[in-house]
Amino acid sequence: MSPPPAESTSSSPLSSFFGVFRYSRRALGLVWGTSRWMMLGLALCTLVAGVLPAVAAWVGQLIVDGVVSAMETHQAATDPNLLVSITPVLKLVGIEAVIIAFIALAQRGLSAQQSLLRALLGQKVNVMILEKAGQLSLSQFEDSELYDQLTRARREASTRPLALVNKTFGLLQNAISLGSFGVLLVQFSPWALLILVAGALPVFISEAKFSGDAFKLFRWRSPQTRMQIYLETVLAREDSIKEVKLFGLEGLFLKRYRDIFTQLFAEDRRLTLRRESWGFLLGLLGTLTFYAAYAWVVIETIAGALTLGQMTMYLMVFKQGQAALSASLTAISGMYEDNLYLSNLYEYLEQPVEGENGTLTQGALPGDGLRFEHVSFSYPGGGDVLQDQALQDPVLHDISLHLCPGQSLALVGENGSGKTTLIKLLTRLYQPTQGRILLDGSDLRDWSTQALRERTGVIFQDFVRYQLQVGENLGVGDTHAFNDQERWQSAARHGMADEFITRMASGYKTQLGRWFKNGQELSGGQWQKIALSRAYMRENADILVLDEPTAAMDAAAEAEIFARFREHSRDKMAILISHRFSTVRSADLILVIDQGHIIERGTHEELLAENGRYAKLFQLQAAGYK
Ligand SMILES: Nc1ncnc2c1ncn2[C@@H]1O[C@H](COP(=O)(O)OP(=O)(O)OP(=O)(O)O)[C@@H](O)[C@H]1O
Repeated sequence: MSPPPAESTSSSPLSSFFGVFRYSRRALGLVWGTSRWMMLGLALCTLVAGVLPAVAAWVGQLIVDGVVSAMETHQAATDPNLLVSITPVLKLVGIEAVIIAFIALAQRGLSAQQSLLRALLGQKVNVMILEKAGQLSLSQFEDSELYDQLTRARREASTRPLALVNKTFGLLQNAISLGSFGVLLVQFSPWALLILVAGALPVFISEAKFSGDAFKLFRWRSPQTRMQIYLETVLAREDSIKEVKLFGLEGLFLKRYRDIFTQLFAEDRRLTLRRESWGFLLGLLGTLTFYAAYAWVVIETIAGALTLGQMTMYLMVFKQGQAALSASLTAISGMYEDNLYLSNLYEYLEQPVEGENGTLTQGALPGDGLRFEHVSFSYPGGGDVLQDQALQDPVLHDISLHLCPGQSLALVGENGSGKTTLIKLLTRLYQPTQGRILLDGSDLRDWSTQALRERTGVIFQDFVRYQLQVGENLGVGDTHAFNDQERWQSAARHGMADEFITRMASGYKTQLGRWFKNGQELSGGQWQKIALSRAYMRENADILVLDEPTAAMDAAAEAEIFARFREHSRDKMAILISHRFSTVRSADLILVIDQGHIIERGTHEELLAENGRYAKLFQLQAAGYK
């Protein structure tokens, strides 16, 4: 488990306690931005529900005193008329009934608006979280700290802003009630007010402490929670269940899932028990003060200092006042807890994003093609990816190459030699740690991201199998033509997917995958054809990159695919990564990469003549086919 965050220990407990409320204003702003009418409605209902209970208590006093005096006059009268005696009291009873009805109306109004706001706000915060996810760089995504933050934000923070606002309003409502009760109580004695406050304070302090502890626990344990989510995914998703079953992993993974729960539950239980036992003990203090005040009021009444009506009122005011006070204090500590959770949401939302510096849509030397100049690269070593931090060992060393339009380049090398990393640099998913990459004579960093993306069509080996319709699976290749059926068909013809798609029951409208009704699963090779066709959706792309595009295809399909690829990329720059020499051999330039270094370069014939690594690997593979 990682240590507690530094900020919680660096400042005084009091200032960190109040500092944490800085998110309340933002939560209010968020709700205001979601629906100002409902927020105003909440405020109105809160006000009504806050003031009316004290008014009801006051009317209650008038009723009791009215009854007592009506009884006296009724008994003393020589010609008693019941109707005359009871009319004033009945009027008061009627008024109290109306007040109670209004309180009920205000409370219903509160709960209706809260539940509508909860839905709207949950959606809004989730959209904010997902929008931010879209702005993060790939390296930020691969940072486990940030991923933890994202997981925590998604799990909790969508309900927290409303909880915070509800508590703020609840606090306001209780504060209004308390103020009005206070006005009544002070007439009895200012000491009574003091007793009320002193009784509730200890519970509040313990609540605040324990909610802070609960948050720290929530924060430290997010890696374990994430592991649990991951195990749930592996155990209950169709794309992994096949392997889980064949390897008999259910028991192993379930045990790990249970163990994590047992560990987390032990911590939860400890905290809950401590929280509730302290809450009970300190709550007793409050009860004691209440009964002391009760006795005091009774004594004063018996001594004749208070009327019966006043006694009833003070007892009610005491009881409700104490409830309102402890509710206010619990709301404050709850707000503290909500603020802590919201701090996590805003920490995530305020993650700096790598600025878009480039604006170029055309290079300084159009037609110059692609150049790598002494490019080296190391993956970031974890921690905050945008700040100075340790780098891992270099994955690419001093890479230089030049690829002109109309040329094809093949990258060959062992697993882990750095081929895919080179493509990630070329597509600016990462920036070189040394050297530079030029497109048409201008540094990639100076290019506008949009222009760059439009010029590149890339299919990575771990392409995504979207649980969408076939056509949409192609359409994602060019969002401008996402629903363009003609473009789907033309791309599918290039990628050789057209034939099997038209044989499907609903053609291009067939749902793929198993997540949704009538979804149809494809074979590995068919999926690859879909991915390949996706790359062909980018009609304007003049840099085409295929990272092991045909590994799952049969030999005939592969040969056909490359014939078409060569045709399609005749005046473009084509980059190909493949472990199959039959695919690689026709490239204009072949680079052999070993542990991040280019160790050989040339055409197929030149490399064979060199009789180096390439020649050896080629002969090895050729021997396998004999
Ligand atoms: N996101 C990452 N963070 C840190 N290291 C990485 C990351 N991706 C890859 N690596 C490391 O970089 C090295 C090169 O990986 P790369 O994926 O570029 O290899 P490759 O040549 O494409 O391999 P393969 O033929 O297996 O696809 C490997 O040692 C790998 O462990």
